[in-house]
Order: sequence, then structure tokens, then C-alpha cells
Amino acid sequence: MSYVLGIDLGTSAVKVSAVNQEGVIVAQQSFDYPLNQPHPGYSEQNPEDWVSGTTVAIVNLILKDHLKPEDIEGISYSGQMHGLVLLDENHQILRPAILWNDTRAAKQRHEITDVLGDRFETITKNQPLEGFTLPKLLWVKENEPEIYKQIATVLLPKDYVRFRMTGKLAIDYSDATGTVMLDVNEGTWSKEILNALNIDIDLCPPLINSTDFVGNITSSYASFSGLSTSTKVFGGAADNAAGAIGAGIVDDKQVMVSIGTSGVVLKTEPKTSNYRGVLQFEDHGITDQYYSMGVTLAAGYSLGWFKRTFLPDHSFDELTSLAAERPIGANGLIFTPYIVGERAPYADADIRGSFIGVDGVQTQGDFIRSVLEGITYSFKDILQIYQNNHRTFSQVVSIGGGAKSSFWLQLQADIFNAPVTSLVNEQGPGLGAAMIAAMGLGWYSDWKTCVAKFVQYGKIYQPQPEHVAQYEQFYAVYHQVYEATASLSHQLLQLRRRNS
Ligand SMILES: Nc1ncnc2c1ncn2[C@@H]1O[C@H](COP(=O)(O)OP(=O)(O)O)[C@@H](O)[C@H]1O
Ligand SMILES: O=C(CO)[C@@H](O)[C@H](O)COP(=O)(O)O
Repeated sequence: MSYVLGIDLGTSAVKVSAVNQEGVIVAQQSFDYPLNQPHPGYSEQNPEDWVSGTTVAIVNLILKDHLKPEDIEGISYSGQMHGLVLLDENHQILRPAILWNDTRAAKQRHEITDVLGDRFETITKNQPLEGFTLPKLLWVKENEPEIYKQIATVLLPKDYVRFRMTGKLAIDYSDATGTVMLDVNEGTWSKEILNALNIDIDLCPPLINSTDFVGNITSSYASFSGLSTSTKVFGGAADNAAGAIGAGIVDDKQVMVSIGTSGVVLKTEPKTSNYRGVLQFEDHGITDQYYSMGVTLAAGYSLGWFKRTFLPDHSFDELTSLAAERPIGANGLIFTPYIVGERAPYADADIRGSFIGVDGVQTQGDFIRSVLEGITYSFKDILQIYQNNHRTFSQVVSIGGGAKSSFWLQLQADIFNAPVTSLVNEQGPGLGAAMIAAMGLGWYSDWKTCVAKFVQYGKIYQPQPEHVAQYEQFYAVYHQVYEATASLSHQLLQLRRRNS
């Protein structure tokens, strides 16, 4: 039997899926790692944790699931996007990785706009938001010049793990777009942007396609992990690109909603689309395809935060059961999920979340329900941008940890007023990564055949008209909360910064 491994390097954990040639996930192992938030707006991880977690998961697949190393033909990746990983000339890590949900680079965001103006958007099809890699690199340049001087290579998270497994430095196009240093039209690193900001182009690694063969597992990583040196390693993709492949989003009939740590609404696009940076525009993991997406910074993270803070001994299933007992609208309680700032539709690093309408009658269940509803309303905000741009779709495919809950899937169908389905196995990005390896190995001649083999949808949740009407009314109130609270939460964050 032959297998491929899909390594999904998420923000909360790495999940490794072993998939056979019939597209069946035969085994999965995962390993959690911490997220460090030392100051307001900061979010970092230790790249070594990614390598150790990935290795433990692979060792467990071999030892506990009895996968034979010589049967693992190929490996590929899905990686949390935008994170800045800095290596010196000896390929040593220079500082903790600055992640996609780190918003410290607000000043650098404005500096980029001052220097490049409209040219930035023309070249990258994005705005230079602080979540992206380039502003983070400029932050290091301005705040840690001693470290900046030593940088030889800039990588993204999954590229570092791939480097440790193969010894080869590279970045694939889907992650390169997310650095906002790529000229999306030309498919090259943008000399214009890099020169204007005095960044040496040699810091940027070679560009590859997601399905490109990068190298074999090195003998040192083989002895470390138990893998065979005959296993071939392929480029991989940004987690949302890989998630879209794993969710079968290879044409524009469907929209993907991902509830991981972040939340994402994603649609494939022609290269000519332009949302003027309100939505992100990215290269897909499929060569010469593109997608747009809107990102809620704290989707699953908001539910995780609520659980950790108020109900640490409850499971996520227990939380959603408590929410299901409460009425639509959570007895008049609305939550906005801006607890680490927001990216879309409000590119505002300093907004913070709120509970509006707190009432003495409300219970734990109401609070949980309002969190689930608020996260889902934030996706509706993004779907409305698609509607306003006359983009149509027939179905939503929901992936990520949030798709494990049938209650949340029905809630999505009712709030979106659209049919929602999930994957039989919720591991969209890991499956997408495995599909990239399968395509790289030449197991299938085209993506459609690969999707037909690998992607299986579960139950379709239909919107219930009476629920749709009720949620519409609460959403109309939710939609006003950003404007109504922005100034208050900006003032509170200023006070916190001054006093910390
Ligand atoms: N059973 C569940 N019901 C509802 N939500 C869940 C459940 N399990 C996990 N989640 C949500 O999914 C999130 C983790 O999603 P995941 O896709 O694993 O994240 P990441 O890829 O960012 O590491 C959790 O923070 C939580 O909000
Ligand atoms: O920043 C983005 C997309 O632009 C995030 O979607 C990250 O890619 C993290 O993904 P998850 O860990 O939440 O899956």
C-alpha cells in the first residue's frame, strides 16, 4: 500500500494525516504547541516547537498506527500563513516567529503606504496589513536592528519545517502572495517594493509551485523521525489554499468557510478580480488559479478563549450543547469577536470585542451562544462583500475545528441563508496537503480526478426560513456594533498600553 502524508501546521497544533491512493485518511496524529502573547497585539511561536510537534506526530504514525516508512511515498504541507521566520547565514533561527495574528506592526503598515501609495495595491493586490509578513520584517528592521543585520533568509512557518526535513530553502506561490512582497501579476518577488523599502532581495527564498518536488527526506531527519530517505517532499501551500483544495474548492460554485484559530471566507477568483485590499487576494495552491478571502482574526480563538477563561473543564461539545439550549439571539446578547483586533471587513488592529446587552437573566449558555453567533455574523459581514460584488455561489463548505459541531453548522446555514456542508473528515487543510503530495507524485492526471477521489462531503444543512428571519434581525444590530464601539475600545487599548 502507498500513502502520502499531509502536514497541517496550524496555530493551535500540527495535525498529520496519512492518506492512501483511494483518498481515505487511514491515520491521524496531532501535537499541540503554545502561542505566546507577551504584550497586547503580540503573538509568537517557537519554530522549534513546530519541528518537534511534527516529528512526534510522524513518529506516532509509524509506531502507534504501524505505518511502514517505505510505504510513505510523498509528503506535503499546509501552513499557517504570513508568519515571519528569520534565519541567519548558518540557517539558525534568529528570534521567535511573529505570527499572522500579531498586530504590532501598525506603524510599518502606514510607512509602506506612505512610500508606495497606490503602487502597493497594484503590485500585490492587497493592502499592507500588519498581519502580513512585510510589515513584520520592517518592524524587526526598526526595532531589532542587531537581529535584522544577521538575517540571511526569510521563511514562512511551513517552509521552515520543510527546510528541516529536506535541507532545501523555498517558498511556494500561495504563501509568497501572503508576504505582500510578491508581484502577483509577474509571479516574481517585487523589486519595486523591496528596493523602495531597502530590503535585500536575497533574503527572499526561491519561488516554487505547490506541487513541485523539493527534495527527499534527509538522512539526518530520517534517523530523527523514522521516515525513509526515499520519501519525496513537495512544496505545499498556505493553509487556506490547502484547505480550499481539501474542501474541493477548485471552481467558483462553492464558498469555503474555515473556523480554525482564525476564521476565513474564501472564493476562487479570476486573476483580474480586485477587491482593493478589502478582501485578501492570493495565489491558489493550484498553479495559475487565484482566490479571495476575508479573515476574522479570532474565530475559533474566541470560543477557545471563552472556554479557557470561564469553562476550562468543559469540552467544546459541552459548550455547544449548552448554547443549543438557549434561544436564537442569546436572550438579547451580542458578542463581537474582535478580541485580538480585526482584519476584514474592518482592518483595525486596535478594535476589541464586546458583549452588548448583558442582562441578569442570561446564563452561561447564552454567553456561549452569543460567541458562536457573533463569530458567524463576522463571516456574514464578509459574505455581504461578495454579494455586493455580485458574486454568487450555491453552497458553503465548512472546514476547521468549528465544523466538528453540527449545531454550529446549522447555525451557519441559518445565518448565511445558504446550504452548508462539511467534509466527512473535518481535516480540510491536512487533506489538501496530502492531495498536493499525491498530485506531485503524479498519482492523478488532473485536480478534478484527485478531488473526486479525496473529497467527501457529509450532511447538507439547509437554512430554516423562520430561523433565517430571526437571525437577520439580530445581525442588523450586530452590524452596528463596530462603529458604535470603535472609539471606546481604541481609548481602552491606549490606556492599557500607557499603563503596561
Ligand atoms: N467540537 C467542537 N465544536 C465546536 N468548535 C470546536 C470543536 N473542536 C474545536 N473547535 C474549534 O476549533 C478551533 C480549533 O480549530 P483548528 O482548525 O484545529 O485550528 P488551527 O488550524 O488554527 O490550529 C478551536 O479553537 C475551537 O474554537
Ligand atoms: O492569516 C490568516 C490568513 O490570511 C490565517 O488564516 C492563518 O493562515 C492562520 O490559520 P489557522 O491557524 O486559523 O488555520
